[in-house]
Order: sequence, then C-alpha cells, then structure tokens
Amino acid sequence: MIKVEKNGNGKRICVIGLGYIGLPTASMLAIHGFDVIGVDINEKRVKEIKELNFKTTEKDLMTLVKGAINSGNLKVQTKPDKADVFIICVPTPCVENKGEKKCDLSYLNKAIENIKPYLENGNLIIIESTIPPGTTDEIYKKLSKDKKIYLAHCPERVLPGNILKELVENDRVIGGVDEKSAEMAKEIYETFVTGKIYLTDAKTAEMVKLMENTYRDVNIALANEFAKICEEIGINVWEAIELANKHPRVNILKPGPGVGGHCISIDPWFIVEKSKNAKLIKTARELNDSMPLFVVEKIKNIIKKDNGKVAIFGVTYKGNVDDTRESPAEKVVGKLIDEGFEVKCYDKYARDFIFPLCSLDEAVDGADIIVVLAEHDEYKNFNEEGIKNIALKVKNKLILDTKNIINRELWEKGGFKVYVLGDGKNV
Ligand SMILES: NC(=O)c1ccc[n+]([C@@H]2O[C@H](COP(=O)([O-])OP(=O)(O)OC[C@H]3O[C@@H](n4cnc5c(N)ncnc54)[C@H](O)[C@@H]3O)[C@@H](O)[C@H]2O)c1
Ligand SMILES: CC(=O)N[C@@H]1[C@@H](OP(=O)(O)OP(=O)(O)OC[C@H]2O[C@@H](n3ccc(=O)[nH]c3=O)[C@H](O)[C@@H]2O)O[C@H](CO)[C@@H](O)[C@@H]1O
Repeated sequence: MIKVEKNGNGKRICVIGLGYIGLPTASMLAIHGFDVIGVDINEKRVKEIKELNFKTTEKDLMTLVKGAINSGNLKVQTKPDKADVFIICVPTPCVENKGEKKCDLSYLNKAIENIKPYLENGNLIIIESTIPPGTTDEIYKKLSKDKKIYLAHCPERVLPGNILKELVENDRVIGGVDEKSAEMAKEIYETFVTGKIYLTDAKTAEMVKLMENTYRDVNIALANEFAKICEEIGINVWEAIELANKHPRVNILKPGPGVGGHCISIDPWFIVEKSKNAKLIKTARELNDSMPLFVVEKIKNIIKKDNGKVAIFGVTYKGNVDDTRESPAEKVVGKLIDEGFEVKCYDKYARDFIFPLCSLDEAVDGADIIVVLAEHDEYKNFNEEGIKNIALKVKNKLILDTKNIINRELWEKGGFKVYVLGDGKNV
C-alpha cells in the first residue's frame, strides 16, 4: 500500500514527458500531496499509464503509479494545463550533422512552446532533461520577455534499475537562473528527497550532470582499452582488473561490448560540442563506440569464418533493464547482418528492439555461436538442464560472453567452449 503524504501545500505541478524519468517523478510528487498533471504527447503512452498497462523492469514502479493514480493526485493527459510549477522531462538525444555530434534540443523547445499558453507570472519551470551548459540561460532570455517566470535546471541522476530508491535518496543539484528560482525548486524537491540539496547557478548544474556521466564514460573507456590490450598480449583482463582493484586507490570499471543508454553514451558529446579542449572525452567516446566492432571481429575469429548463424543473448543497453536506446547490441547485430550473417536475437527483458526478437529455442537453433551482450540475471542463472537443452539445438557449442557473467563451469560441463571478451584468447 502506498502512503499518500500531504506536503504539497495545494500546489499544482505539470510534469511534461512521462518516460523513464517523468513517470516516476510525477507519481512521487503525487503521493507527496501535490496535484499533478502528467503530460505526454504520445497518446499510446498516456493510455497505457491510465490503464496501468505498461511494461517496466523498474522495481515497484507499477505500485507507485497505481498508488498515485488511485490517490486522485495524478492525472495523465496529452495536453498541458495551468499549474504553479512545470517540470520538463523530455528526451534530449544526440544528433549528427556533418560529422559533428550535438544535443537535439527540439523536444525541449517544443515542450516549452506547448506550455507557453498556460504560463502565468510567478510560475516556476524546472528542466530535468540533460542539456548542454548555457541552455537554461538561453531559454530564460526568451521566456522572460513576456512573463515574470522562475526557471531552474535540476538534472536527474537516478540509475536505471534502481530509480525509485535513488529518486528519493540521491543528493540533488539545483541551478537557478537566479537565487529565487533555485530556492523555489528546492522547496519542491525537499518534500520527497532525503539526500542533500545543493544550490548553484544553472550553467554549473548543467555541467555537473555532464561531468558525472563523462567521468563514468572515460573510466569505462579505460577498462575497454585495457581489454583490447590484454587480448593483444595474452592476458585475462578480468583477473588483471580484479587484482589492480585491490589497490586502495584504484577502481577500474568493467569492459564490455560498448556503452549504451540514453545518458552515458551521449551526454559527453554535449561537452564536446561546447569546447575544443574536450580531447580525452572525445577519444573515450570513440573508444567505447569501437567496442561493438571489436566484438564482431572476436566472433569471426572464434568461429573461424565470415558467415554463419549467431544467437544473441541480450539486446538492452545493460542488464535487467528494458531500454534498448543506443544499445551496443544494435551495432553488433547491424554489422553482422551487413556482413551476411544470419542473426537471431533473444531478450525477454527488452521493451522493443530495432531488429526482430525471437524465442530462446529459435535463437539457438542451428547457431554457430551464442554471444551474450547484456548481463541479465537469466543468463547468469542458466542451470545444467537449461544448458543441456541449448546444447542439443546449437550447431557449434561455442559461447562468447562479453560481460563475464555466465557460469563458466556449468557451460563447460555442458560441452561448450567458453570465450570471454578480454580473456587474452585472441583466437
Ligand atoms: N533514462 C534515464 O535513466 C535518465 C536519467 C537521468 C536523466 N535523464 C534525462 O531525462 C530526459 C528524459 O529521459 P527519459 O529516459 O525519461 O526519456 P523517455 O524517452 O523515456 O521519455 C520522454 C517522454 O517525453 C515525451 N515527450 C516528448 N516530447 C514531448 C512534449 N513536447 N510534450 C510532452 N511529452 C513529450 C515522449 O513521448 C516520452 O514518453 C533526457 O534528457 C535524459 O537524458 C534520463
Ligand atoms: C554517473 C552515473 O553513474 N550515471 C548513471 C547513468 O546510468 P546508466 O544506466 O546509463 O549507467 P551505467 O550503469 O553505467 O551503464 C551505462 C553503459 O555503460 C556500460 N558499462 C557500465 C559500467 C561498466 O563498468 N562497464 C560498462 O561497460 C553499461 O553496460 C551500459 O551500456 O546515467 C544516468 C542518466 O544520466 C544517470 O542518471 C545515472 O546516475
């Protein structure tokens, strides 16, 4: 049972964009007593939320949304309405133009245009979407010509897979276009955030968010470069990283088939677009983007041919989530198909995927190799029986694990030859 608080002080909040971020945020505000209007231009999305009929791998999200709707505090619709506060959670993808990557602000600009008719003097707008430094100030310049509004950027920092916990417990950084805006935004977040809330200016808050994700991207790039080096000189990168991490000040991240998702794989480009000094950041991005092709080469080396049937396990951008945006699997599968391979993808977690998905049986039937691209619990937990059934169907008992998560002993017992990305067996 969801307990509904009464900290909202009768304030009305319009949350624009009800995706991975907007829906939990709108629901959280509703159960804390605000009168919330959740807005999404996608009619299908609004309908599935109203009917509590959406797919999610996020723990407890369905219960939270149900509680919010049943409390009468959350209404969802396709058009905005008058409110005291507008919180914007629309996508900010990366677009490529003449070889230059930059933030696509079209969804944000459209969202602002759509709320304009409802804005009144004294309203507060909070942008949660991730944006390049300077964007909030630019928007303020335009909006403040007609009305006295307050504007703040409060970047969202929750980790997919653990969203509801982090939404409450994470510290927040709020950057206002002026002090009053930041203070007003703080009043909203402190109704449900148990972490600390830090106030700054809008441009700094924008940069803070990008720095966090860039820090992680660069560190993953280092792990991926170590994997390539270890393959080249015959060392198992996983063992080497584990031992290096025994040092008190070393914490190397994990190599893998590449970096995906709507955040880490794109946000560093928003710094690159703003500064010619972003050299390490750009190199790290390119290195992580090179990993899917590295995986394809490893597959060809293992099966010792340039064609055949590949069974892919896991197409989401990481384990135990349903999101396939910018997923390394998209590039691995695309490249294999371009080169003439037959590819079958199996992933029961994925919400959707650009290539067709199939059953486990269909994926492994006649496969030359199985390739694990996402660390879903299901693949960690295959038992002897499950592996035996797979072994009966495949053509060659070969498996490449790009995440180092499968139970090697059990697969070897089932007759499989196991390869792991970065294991130094550059066959
Ligand atoms: N997904 C994450 O884990 C995460 C974490 C932190 C920050 N962010 C940032 O939050 C923002 C939103 O990301 P997301 O993953 O929730 O995206 P999403 O695609 O899951 O959801 C965005 C929603 O906005 C809707 N939308 C688009 N334009 C609209 C408009 N004009 N009016 C109303 N609705 C509109 C879309 O239909 C969609 O349902 C992005 O800037 C992202 O970088 C995301
Ligand atoms: C700084 C930070 O923590 N930011 C988080 C991040 O969330 P995320 O889900 O995108 O982050 P990750 O879990 O790191 O995954 C990203 C990709 O990197 C691969 N990866 C990961 C670790 C590793 O050692 N080796 C890897 O190869 C992984 O498979 C996947 O493809 O951005 C959100 C939006 O801005 C933030 O809100 C959220 O706090």
